[in-house]
Amino acid sequence: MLGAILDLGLALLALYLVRAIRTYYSLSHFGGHWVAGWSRLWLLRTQGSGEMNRRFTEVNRKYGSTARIAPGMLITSDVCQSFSLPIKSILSLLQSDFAELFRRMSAVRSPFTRGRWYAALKLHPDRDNITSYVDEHKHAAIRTRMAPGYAGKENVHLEADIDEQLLKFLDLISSKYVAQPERDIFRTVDLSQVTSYFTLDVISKVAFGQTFGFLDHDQDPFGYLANLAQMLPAVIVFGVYTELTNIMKLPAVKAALPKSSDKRGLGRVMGFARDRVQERFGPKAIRRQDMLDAFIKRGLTQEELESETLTQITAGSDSTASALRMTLHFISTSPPILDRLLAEARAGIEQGKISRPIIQDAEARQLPYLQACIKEGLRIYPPVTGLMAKMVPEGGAMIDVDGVEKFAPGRTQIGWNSWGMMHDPVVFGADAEIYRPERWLVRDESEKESGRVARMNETVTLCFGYGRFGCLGRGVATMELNKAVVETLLRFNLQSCNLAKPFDEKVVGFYVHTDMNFVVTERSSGDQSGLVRLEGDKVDAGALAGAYEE
Ligand code: HEM
Repeated sequence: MLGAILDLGLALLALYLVRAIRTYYSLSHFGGHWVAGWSRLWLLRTQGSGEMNRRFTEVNRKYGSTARIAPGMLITSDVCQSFSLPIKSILSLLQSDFAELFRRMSAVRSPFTRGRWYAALKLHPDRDNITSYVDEHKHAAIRTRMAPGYAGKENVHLEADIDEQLLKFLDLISSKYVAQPERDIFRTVDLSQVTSYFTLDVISKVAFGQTFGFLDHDQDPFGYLANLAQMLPAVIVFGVYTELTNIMKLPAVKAALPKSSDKRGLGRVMGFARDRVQERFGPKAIRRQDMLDAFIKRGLTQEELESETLTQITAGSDSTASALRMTLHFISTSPPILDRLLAEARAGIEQGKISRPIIQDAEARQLPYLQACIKEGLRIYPPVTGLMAKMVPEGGAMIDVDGVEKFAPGRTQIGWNSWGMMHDPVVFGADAEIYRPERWLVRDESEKESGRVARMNETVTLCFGYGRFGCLGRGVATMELNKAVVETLLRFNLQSCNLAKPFDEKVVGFYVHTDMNFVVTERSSGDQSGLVRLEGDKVDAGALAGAYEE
């Protein structure tokens, strides 16, 4: 008996070793840390390090623009190098095999599909959502039905809803956080918190027609953010060992998961979503021309709506909040940049080109320096750093790694290194590590110069993903940024409390920022900043494209 068990054990071990060796050699021609070829522990350590963005970037710089990070898994920071070569660039449009890898994998007719990695984005044991479907057909079907809801046309209250929440945000700062040292009133505001409150209230208003009330209470009324922080270890582990998401189906685990009947945390938000969805059905159904209404018109069931609106909240709040807080941080800690932005905005107000009390989205898109500041914020801190891994089709694919063609076998997952991509000196210049909005302004009318800026524009929009997987909320996010950045800085002076360590940070696919404390004072009308007039307001603003084209 013991002998039989031993034989079985040895056979299984041999099988495991043969598989491990085969998997190792299938990708051994790609560079990478040697441990990553044998075990996912290297990836777990990297994802759990709190600085996955920087570590992945080191890997791509050391081992090549596409390198190995786990058995059967690569990561790419390959940018549109082909863009600088006109002939190759034309070919890339005609034949997707020439396009840089991230675009090639996400393109509409690409044979690449979503990888198993996406299953980690499931928020419910039995129910998938638009971000977690690995099945291409199911994903395409739900995306087709949801895209119109995100488009400007069907969302008639969108801009007014954002304006309303922005006014509340500004009011909260002015009523509660303005310091008045001359009256011995010393206060600080934690930007990491209030920016999250703003985007959470925007998204709930836009999604359901009702806010959660973060700004009203100046706190996390459901304990949602605190609950998300508790879930971070699970987010890290599931992101590596995706198959573990199946344990959510076990009765004991299922019972411990957030439920819509919970009084606090993610469950409470689920309950809020369920209640708002329920209000749209039945004899006394509430009617409002908004996202929820557009989804209902496209036939989403009550169950689908509950799950998709919850996804909207997780996908749309933290990403935009981090873009907002980081852009505010970089501008307010760089006086020449702040001055130039204020000069542009004040000139616009004087000339009647900027509505008061809140700038309109269309007006903001015409301000070249504001657009440059926003794009530079998205570039220097791309809000999504998760792998978003796509899968090589059966039969495999040739991958260009810095000019050398390498074969990736079918079912290899290829993750995305957004940080490495957005910090690429070939595309963004030798000072790519520095926040410098001026890089986005066209210096002269030469073809070379327009090519330089076009290449940067093409690359920064990838922060929102691309093609059939691209972000549906891009229009909402850019509208929030277009308004909130300039309106906050026009009203308030922000001074970081600790320039040596302005905030704490953990990067886990998104950013967990804490202790981002600023002293806020009212910007008086006699304030000297912004007196430098901006030359050349005829520059093409090159605003970030919204999602309205979808
Ligand atoms: C600066 C803010 C934002 C950034 C950088 C961003 C980025 C992204 C990225 C990288 C993806 C995934 C791409 C892929 O899978 O390859 C995505 C998907 C998505 N985003 Fe955003 N996002 C932002 C804001 C928003 C907002 C405000 C909403 C909701 C109003 C939203 C809704 C979605 C949805 C629904 C998807 C899934 C699309 C699909 O699976 O087809 N996002 N976003």
